[in-house]
This record gives sequence, structure tokens and C-alpha cells, in this order.
Amino acid sequence: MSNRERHSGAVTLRGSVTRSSTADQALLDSRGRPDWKTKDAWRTLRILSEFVEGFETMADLPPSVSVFGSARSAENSAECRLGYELGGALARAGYAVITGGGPGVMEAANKGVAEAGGLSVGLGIELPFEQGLNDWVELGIDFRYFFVRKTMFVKYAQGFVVLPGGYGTMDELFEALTLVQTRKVTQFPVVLMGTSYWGGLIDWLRTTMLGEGKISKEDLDLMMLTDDVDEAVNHIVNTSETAP
Ligand SMILES: C/C(=C\CNc1ncnc2c1ncn2[C@@H]1O[C@H](COP(=O)(O)O)[C@@H](O)[C@H]1O)CO
Repeated sequence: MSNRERHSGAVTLRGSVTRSSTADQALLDSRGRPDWKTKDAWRTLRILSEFVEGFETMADLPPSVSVFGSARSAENSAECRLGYELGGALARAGYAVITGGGPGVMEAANKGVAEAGGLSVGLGIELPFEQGLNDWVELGIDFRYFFVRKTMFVKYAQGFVVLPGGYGTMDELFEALTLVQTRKVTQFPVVLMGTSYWGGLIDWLRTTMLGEGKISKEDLDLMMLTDDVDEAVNHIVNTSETAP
């Protein structure tokens, strides 16, 4: 891994060369940085340039679906096999597939798309322990800022499919649900794949969140739960704004 080429904006890092912090860390963690007031104002230009790069690159994409899932899943895990099948099925249905461009489920989905002849997109993120884009990404962008990257996942996709994952995956899932719930985006299907993995969360949403009045009954219907790849793809085709 340490010999792989890594990118940090315009900077390329090879071998054991590292940077002391990522751009996200420098923006968000101002502890011990007396200069943050002056430096952060200028940082907006870098943020702006990341939006411009993303918008320009993504604007020409065909109808696309963003697929999320664990960065830690082993290649032969059930969720990676599901990610691979899903990627292939979405490609055959005519969608480009956007992932976080990392390992695990992301890589499996990108591989499924690429092998099925679809367009495999990866939106990488600069991390302190960065791994670079997986080998199956055909169109890739490396982002410094999580929030800029998250805009691209939503803006250029017709829907989300969320496979088993950890905090990162939950963040992406709940951002989408909040955007749909507050009608910031409309006709935006969210599919959860992996009934046994997500079952406990769905139960908790129903009994605790809904039970204590923190969400409405309709909010539970904002996502569809399945193990079936065809059902997932059909749901996206039938409920999104733009079909391929
Ligand atoms: C943790 C490891 C590698 C991290 N590499 C990542 N590359 C790209 N995208 C990532 C990475 N880690 C998280 N993400 C985003 O969050 C989701 C997965 O996070 P989770 O916590 O594993 O569920 C994923 O959809 C990405 O967008 C070690 O190998």
C-alpha cells in the first residue's frame, strides 16, 4: 500500500512520503492553530475549486446510481458479492455507478459495473491513511472535503443503494433520508440491501424513533429493504425521476 501513488489535490505522494494533515482536518480541527481565522477564509477558494472540478466532471454523466457500503469488507464476503452483482445489474439496466472509490463493497460494485461494460465512477476522499482509488474506477475524482464529495453523490445520482457498512455508510444513508424527508430532493429512491444486517436498525427506527415521535410513519417508507438485486434495480427504475 505504501508504494502506491496517492493524490492530495494537485500534489502526488509516492512511497513513504506523507503529509502531516489532510485538508478536512485543517479546516475542521483548529485546536492548536492560532492562524485559523486568517487561513480558513482563504480556504474557501480551495473549497470552491473542488466544487467546480466536481460539477464540470460529473455534469456529463448518464443516469447514475450511487452505491455505498463498507470499506472493510473482505473480497469474498456476502456484501461484496452482493455489491458485485448489483454493480453488474445496474450497468445492464443502463446506469453508471458512483461509489466512494475505495476498497471493500465500493471496489466490488465498481468491479461489477466495469466487467458488465458500464461506466464505473469513484469519488475518492483524502484520508490520513489514504489508499487511493480502487483499480476498477474508470472515472475518478479525489476530493479533499467530505461535504463537497457528498454533494456530488446526491446531485449526480437518480437514487442510492446502501449495502452493509459502518459509520461512513450510515452517514451517507441518513444524509439521503434527511434530504428526502425535508424535500430537498424529490423522487429519490433509497434502497437498503441486506435484510439481516439492516433489520435491527429498522426495528429500532420503528419502535424507538417512531415510537417516541421523532419521525413520522411515512418516513419509514422513504427506504426500501431487500436482498434481491433485481428488485433493487427495478425500484430505482420505477421511482426515480430519470430512467436510462
Ligand atoms: C477504512 C479503510 C479505508 C477507507 N477508505 C475509504 N475510501 C473511500 N471512501 C471511504 C473510505 N472509508 C469510508 N468511505 C466512505 O464511507 C463509506 C464506507 O464507510 P464505512 O465506515 O466502512 O461504512 C463508503 O461508502 C465511502 O463513501 C480501511 O480499508
